[in-house]
Amino acid sequence: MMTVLTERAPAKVNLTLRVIGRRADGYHELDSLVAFTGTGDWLRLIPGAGLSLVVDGPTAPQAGDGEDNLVLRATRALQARHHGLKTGAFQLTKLLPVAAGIGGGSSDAAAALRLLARVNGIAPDNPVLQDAARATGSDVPVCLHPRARRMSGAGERIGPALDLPPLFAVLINPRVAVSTADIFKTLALPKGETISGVAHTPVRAGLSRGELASLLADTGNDLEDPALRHAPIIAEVLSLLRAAACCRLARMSGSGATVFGLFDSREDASRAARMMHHHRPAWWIKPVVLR
Ligand SMILES: C[C@@](CO)(OP(=O)(O)O)[C@H](O)COP(=O)(O)OP(=O)(O)OC[C@H]1O[C@@H](n2ccc(N)nc2=O)[C@H](O)[C@@H]1O
Ligand SMILES: Nc1ncnc2c1ncn2[C@@H]1O[C@H](COP(=O)(O)OP(=O)(O)O)[C@@H](O)[C@H]1O
Repeated sequence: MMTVLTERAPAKVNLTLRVIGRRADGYHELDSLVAFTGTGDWLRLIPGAGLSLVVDGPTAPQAGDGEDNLVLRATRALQARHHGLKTGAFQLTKLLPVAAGIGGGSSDAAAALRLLARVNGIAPDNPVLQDAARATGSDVPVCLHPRARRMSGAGERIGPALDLPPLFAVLINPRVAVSTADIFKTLALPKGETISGVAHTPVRAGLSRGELASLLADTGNDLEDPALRHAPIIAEVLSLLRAAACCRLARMSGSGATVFGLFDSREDASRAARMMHHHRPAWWIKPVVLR
């Protein structure tokens, strides 16, 4: 009988994102509170001889199915670190918008590492997985065990799972791709520079809903301004969300262009999503719970 293993690759949201500085190697030092949604891509693996990838789903053309796909890059990174890695045939169903600030590709890569770990009997906390994740991309380590956490360094330092109170949100992507590299470049920070006075996000486990709300109100996304210059439509998404009934906060995730709005209840979020969909039927709009 054929075995098919499945993993969901959930969208990531940067609830906050401070840029602390730029390292000598050109990567930026970040401090970010990251959470995950119940919406995402699906990755299946049929263990067997060889390694292959097919990609289907509405955003498959933008993701591509070649060696550059992060599923195969993560597999190659693990192969280089685990002798005789058993692989097989991957099937990716791509539902998330691509180049969207919600780490779809990174989450696909992390899902591939989880599937390969299951097939090869690699324990989920084996450091080889974090190592392969780091080698694949800055956002892959935090996606490996997708729970709300603080992320720092260039993305390689991951804090413990935070058990945040669930946040009711709407994610909106205006279907404009934004290149992460371009947004970091626009910051024009010299290599080796530390930005003075950037306070670290006061994140800890067991935050109450009120403490979390004031933390989020006080700490924004430092990539929002440069992203707005590349994709002015982000301003329209932010202002439409801010004008929606019961929206408590609207902010961009990652390097954009996806924006999230926070609401008090699942019902308020669903109502806002329906309203936004009515006004902008071409946009990608999802009511989600962030954890
Ligand atoms: C900005 C963030 C925030 O979570 O999310 P997204 O917008 O991608 O979702 C991530 O740091 C993105 O991570 P990821 O998309 O994996 O980035 P990588 O492939 O490693 O790098 C893409 C480009 O961004 C730059 N980059 C990335 C991360 C970082 N801390 N500093 C950087 O300067 C790199 O120089 C590279 O040119
Ligand atoms: N599985 C994948 N899904 C999405 N993009 C991928 C994938 N593999 C490689 N890529 C490439 O990675 C880039 C970043 O994609 P993505 O992870 O969607 O960005 P973001 O983190 O900004 O949401 C894209 O431009 C795309 O060409």
